[in-house]
This record gives sequence, C-alpha cells and structure tokens, in this order.
Amino acid sequence: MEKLRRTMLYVPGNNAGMVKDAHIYRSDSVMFDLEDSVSLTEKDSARLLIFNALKTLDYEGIETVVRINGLDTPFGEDDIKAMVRARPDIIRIPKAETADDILEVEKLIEREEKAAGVEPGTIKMMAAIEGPLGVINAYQIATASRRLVGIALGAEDYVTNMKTKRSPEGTEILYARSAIVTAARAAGIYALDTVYSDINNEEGFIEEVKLIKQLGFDGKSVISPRQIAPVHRIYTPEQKEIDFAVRVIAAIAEAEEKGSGVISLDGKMVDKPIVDRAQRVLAMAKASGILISEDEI
Ligand SMILES: CC(=O)SCCNC(=O)CCNC(=O)[C@H](O)C(C)(C)COP(=O)(O)OP(=O)(O)OC[C@H]1O[C@@H](n2cnc3c(N)ncnc32)[C@H](O)[C@@H]1OP(=O)(O)O
Ligand SMILES: O=C([O-])CC(=O)C(=O)O
Ligand SMILES: [Mg+2]
Repeated sequence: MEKLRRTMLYVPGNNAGMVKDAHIYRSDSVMFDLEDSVSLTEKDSARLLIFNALKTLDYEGIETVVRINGLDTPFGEDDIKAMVRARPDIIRIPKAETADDILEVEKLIEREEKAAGVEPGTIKMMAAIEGPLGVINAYQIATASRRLVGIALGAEDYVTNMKTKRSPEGTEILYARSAIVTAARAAGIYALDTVYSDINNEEGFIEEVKLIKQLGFDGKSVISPRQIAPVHRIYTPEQKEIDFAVRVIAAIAEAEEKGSGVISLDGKMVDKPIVDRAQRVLAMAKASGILISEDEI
C-alpha cells in the first residue's frame, strides 16, 4: 500500500515537551527541526535532545524525520553524525541548491553508517528547495540519490530570496510549486508543499491545501497540530468520488469485454487515464483507512 505523507509536523528540536508528545497528534510524519527554529546557542542541546528522544521514545510507527543544518554551517556534519546513530527514518536537507548538496550529505551518511555499523542505505533523505537556484535544479536534485524519498518547498526562505513576500493566493510561489511537483513526479518521488505560517487563519489554510492538492502535491509540512486534521480531510477521497471510481472501473471492464478501451459514463468519456485516476482514488481511500470491499475494486 502506498505510504501516506500528507502531513509532516515540524517540531522545534529544543522543545522537550513538544518533542516528547509529537506523535500523539497522528500526523503522517513528525519532523524534528535542528535548523531554523533552533537558535545558534541551542544547536548542540537540541541535537542531544533529539538524539535521546529517538533512542528512547516510542513514536508508535509514525515516520520520523530530522531537519539538519546545512553543511555550510558549523552544525551540519555533527547533526549527520548524531542522527545516523539515532536512526530517524529520514534526514531532511534544508536549502538544497544543487545535486552536489545532496551527494555531499549522502557521502557523510554513508561514512557514518559504516562507522556506526548501521546497515548501508538505512537512512533515507528528503531535500527542501528554498531558493531560485534550487528551483532551477529541481529535477537534478530530485534524481541525485536513490535515498531521496521526496522534495519539498520551503517558501518562507524562497520568497525572501526572491525579494518578495507571501500572499494569500500564493501567486509568487506558483512557479516554484509547479517546478517542484513536476520534478518530483518525473523522478518518481514525493512532493511536499511548504508551511502555512498564519496558524489562526483556518479558512486561508484550507484554501491553500485545496490548491496544493489540485497541483498534485502528496502533502504539506505543517507547524501546528491544528493543521493536521484539515489536510487529512481534504486528502481523503469523498464518498461520491469513491462511488464514481468504482463505476468507472466497472464500466471499463464491461467495455473491454466488448473489445473496446473507451466508453461513455454519465456523458463523460472514460478511457485509460481516467481509469488510472479512478484506481488512484481507490488506492488513496484504502490507504486513508476507508474500507472498500475487495469485490468493488
Ligand atoms: C520557516 C520555517 O522554518 S517553519 C519550520 C520551523 N518552525 C517550527 O518548527 C515551529 C513549529 N510550531 C511551533 O513551535 C508552535 O506551534 C508555535 C510556536 C508556532 C505556536 O505554539 P503554541 O502557541 O504553543 O501553539 P498552540 O497553543 O496551538 O499549541 C497547542 C498545543 O499543541 C502543542 N504544539 C503546538 N505546536 C506543536 C508542534 N509543532 N509540535 C508538537 N506540539 C505542538 C503545544 O505544545 C500545545 O500543547 P499543550 O496543549 O499540551 O500545551
Ligand atoms: O519547510 C518549510 O516550509 C519551512 C521553511 O523552511 C521555509 O518555508 O523556509
Ligand atoms: Mg526555510
């Protein structure tokens, strides 16, 4: 079954209370942050806190991700050394600009896996694209390593680098979003949208989630537990979509029996891409825990 990555909850790496309880909100992944939510004076204590949390706490099967500091900072290499030993599922690289940024992190992960006796290839990677050069290189980044499970947009840094700011409509990040989701699809990996910082604006958040789902993203980085349920709700197929998908599959099966690959259903043409979409709706419904009996599929 396809792994859901609809919500990746950011948890500041220096906040022991939040780190301890991060999984209780049931996001698809939790992401402990060692980068921009942690001040320079707390980098070392945050790393130690996350190391101990991953070693000792049970996150009950929820995917664990750690956002490390970049290798252009004094902290990045130490983050990798510690995290390979703490073994989160994924190390997330911030501010990726080129394929080389990915390869450099991969080389260190490989070295540390060997040194620590961790099975090679255990730790997966994600990369966040947060500037114009990263957007231009999105496909090279997305295909740089077999460990990469996804790429994400980091829009707060991106708009700053673009000398603009975020608007409710997101016009200024549409190109970056489109480039990232296209690169991820071409590479066959996940595409994660950026955070929505205005936590009290639920209506604005919901509009944004509908937009990014429509663009094709698999999910979104979130910063508050309150943002999890709306994303899961929007990403879960509605009953009428499921019913239609079931009818599409039945209709095409009937057409194929008659030797045809195309049929009309409710006045709309149904052929292979529409059938593929219907199958995806059913796969998402199953992955989301909506029960569908086998004979319906
Ligand atoms: C541009 C970037 O780099 S974004 C990525 C980096 N930023 C982050 O990681 C920020 C993550 N989010 C947070 O730190 C917090 O949500 C804040 C500071 C924005 C707001 O915090 P609060 O005002 O405490 O939020 P709120 O009142 O909604 O919290 C409700 C509960 O959820 C908990 N909570 C809030 N956010 C989180 C979180 N991200 N992870 C885990 N628990 C959280 C709070 O501890 C609180 O728990 P309690 O009721 O047991 O005390
Ligand atoms: O991953 C994110 O969306 C948060 C982030 O770093 C940014 O927006 O710059
Ligand atoms: Mg950022």
